[in-house]
Amino acid sequence: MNKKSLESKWVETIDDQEEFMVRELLRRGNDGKQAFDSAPVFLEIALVVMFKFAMGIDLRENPKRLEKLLRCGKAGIEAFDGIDQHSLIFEWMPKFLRKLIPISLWPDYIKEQSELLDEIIEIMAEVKAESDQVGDESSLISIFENDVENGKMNYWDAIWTMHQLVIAGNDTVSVSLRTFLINLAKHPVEQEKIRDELKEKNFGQKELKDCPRLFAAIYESFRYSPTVSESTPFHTITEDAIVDGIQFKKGDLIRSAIGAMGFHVGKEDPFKFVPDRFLDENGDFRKYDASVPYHLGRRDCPGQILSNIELFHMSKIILKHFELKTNEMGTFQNLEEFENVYSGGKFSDDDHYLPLFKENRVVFVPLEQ
Ligand code: HEM
Repeated sequence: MNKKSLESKWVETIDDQEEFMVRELLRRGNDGKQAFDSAPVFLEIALVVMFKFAMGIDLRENPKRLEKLLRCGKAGIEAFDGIDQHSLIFEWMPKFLRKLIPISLWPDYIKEQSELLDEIIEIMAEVKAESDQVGDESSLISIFENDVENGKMNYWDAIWTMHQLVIAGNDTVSVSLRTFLINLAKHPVEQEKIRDELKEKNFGQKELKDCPRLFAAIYESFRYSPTVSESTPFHTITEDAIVDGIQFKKGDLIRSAIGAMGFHVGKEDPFKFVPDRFLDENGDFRKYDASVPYHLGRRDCPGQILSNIELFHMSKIILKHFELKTNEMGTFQNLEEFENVYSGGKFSDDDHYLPLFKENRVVFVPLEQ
């Protein structure tokens, strides 16, 4: 299976969620009368899409399994975000030493991650038992199976890859989509401009380049309110270098402040949400070196292509069916409260390189179809 057909399979799997997404957003929002936090809806959809795409199974046919994967996936990302010295020492100690520590003293997150691994192993065994076609490449896992057969990867590589996809690929997407929709609700003129462009092709845009304004607004949302504000701390300088007068030595460990870099993108006021900064004079998407929501280098996000496509298509479905509003229904106390976005009080204003929205709820007002 080539890259292009994998991409179209990914799009197809996302588009299949349209009916569920619309129904669920109407239900949770009391048919557009109530604001609510939409991230849990998107988290479930992202997980269902990933398993359909990677394993060819529909998690909704097994609600218990779906609930377990959501719970363990959430615990995994929380453990990663909140990693402390004890967990790091535990992770990095040699295996023979770790074996001497009674399991009751292991960090709590290990339990959920073992549950998650067991579930993935079980699903893989079921998928393998059902697929008797040698050389079948209809899902990611069948490609992995073939690679294992051909000695390109081993069984545990395949299991851990699935584990990484669950941990790294769902929460990130659902939070990014929620943040994007909040930005659109706060900027109704920008929202309308995107919807107008999507309407021109009856919401049939297949690729990111078919609606650069939507893609630009997604990148502006990453910049203005980043989902991941820092790279992982596992990057090493490969040769001595001086950047802006600062000396870096080969072997130094570094970490990038992705959120802060975003405030050096474009000429417009960095504290304003301006999707146009990501469009060039021809209206095409414009890249910037300092805009790196997925970071860069050899350890950059391996899911970025899938993620951009997912955000694009899920936003398209939402903009087709709903108008996004903030306090229209009087749910928020006042606009000032809603506008008070930065960091939820965690950092002082001077340090607000991680602008987290204090209020995550949005009203999804259904549009006449
Ligand atoms: C909007 C969504 C996403 C954002 C903003 C995001 C961002 C990032 C960032 C900043 C990193 C750290 C890269 C570095 O330190 O160089 C990362 C790592 C990673 N991401 Fe994503 N990501 C997203 C979605 C996804 C998806 C959908 C997948 C899987 C399908 C995924 C899989 C991973 C994995 C496995 C890593 C670890 C890579 C490594 O350490 O070698 N991510 N992501």
